[in-house]
Amino acid sequence: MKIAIAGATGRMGKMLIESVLNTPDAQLVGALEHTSSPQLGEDAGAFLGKKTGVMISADVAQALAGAQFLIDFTRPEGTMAHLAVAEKTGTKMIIGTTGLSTEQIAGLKKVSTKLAIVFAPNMSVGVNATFKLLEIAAKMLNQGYDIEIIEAHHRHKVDAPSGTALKMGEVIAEALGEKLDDVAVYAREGHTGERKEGSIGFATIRGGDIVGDHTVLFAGDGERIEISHKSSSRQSYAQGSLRAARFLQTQNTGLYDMQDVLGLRK
Ligand SMILES: NC(=O)C1=CN([C@@H]2O[C@H](COP(=O)(O)OP(=O)(O)OC[C@H]3O[C@@H](n4cnc5c(N)ncnc54)[C@H](OP(=O)(O)O)[C@@H]3O)[C@@H](O)[C@H]2O)C=CC1
Ligand SMILES: O=C(O)C1=N[C@H](C(=O)O)C[C@H](O)C1
Repeated sequence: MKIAIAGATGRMGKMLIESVLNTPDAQLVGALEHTSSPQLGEDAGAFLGKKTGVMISADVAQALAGAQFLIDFTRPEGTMAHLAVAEKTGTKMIIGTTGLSTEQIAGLKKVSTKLAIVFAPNMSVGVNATFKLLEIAAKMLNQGYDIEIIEAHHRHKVDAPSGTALKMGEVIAEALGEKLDDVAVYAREGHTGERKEGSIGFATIRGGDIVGDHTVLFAGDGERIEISHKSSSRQSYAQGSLRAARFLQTQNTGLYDMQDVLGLRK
């Protein structure tokens, strides 16, 4: 698999480069950063003390010219700019970037009629298995349990709630026959009044180097159930992204997520 990485000097970008270099069926062929990155022109493996021969570049068309896949963990505006070029070069995309707007997601859907894309807020197998557990729990605890989603991430994260927390909310709302937009409560402050029955609350923690923790609390009378996932390394996201690339080898068009990649879709 000939792979280019966008956001090559970011937390995920570096983990992805290391994973690609350590994966026998993968080859690093491009490394992208934005035009003001001080690391443009450096070898993409320099942070590992390795020479890959792939230089960090801001020339998207050139970086994608020889790439079958672009793995993109950047920012929504970066992802959309890369998508426009990938559409032209026919480079399939694996997108982990979170915080995309409804319009930006509609843009992905449009391009996916011509290009195969995996887009998922969390590439880890564990989190995607947790989505299934939440679906079962929400159906079983559909009366008398208040649902709260608590997520914690490192101090550098720029979007909230996390894409994973929002997806957890969507999975639970759908299992309950609701739309997340109709039942979500994203903030509480001051005199909020009592908790609204049937709402799904979100709480966000930011601090230190927390890789990513998510807990869904089902709080009833006299008991609580908690379903938690905790990431201790970004490796699971990188390995999931490589599984997504392998999955895309046999897809020409379509918008997929990790449930498709892992065969978890019902
Ligand atoms: N789906 C999943 O499994 C996961 C998703 N994520 C998501 O991935 C994204 C990146 O996370 P993380 O690696 O921690 O973030 P970082 O900030 O460490 O990395 C982002 C990289 O993208 C670059 N970048 C920023 N803006 C642009 C732009 N407009 N165009 C091109 N490149 C740009 C940054 O450069 P610079 O630093 O110079 O600004 C940086 O190198 C986030 O949205 C995060 O939520 C993270 C982990 C797992
Ligand atoms: O920014 C991060 O770090 C992460 N972002 C993703 C999200 O928003 O859900 C996935 C993971 O939790 C790490």
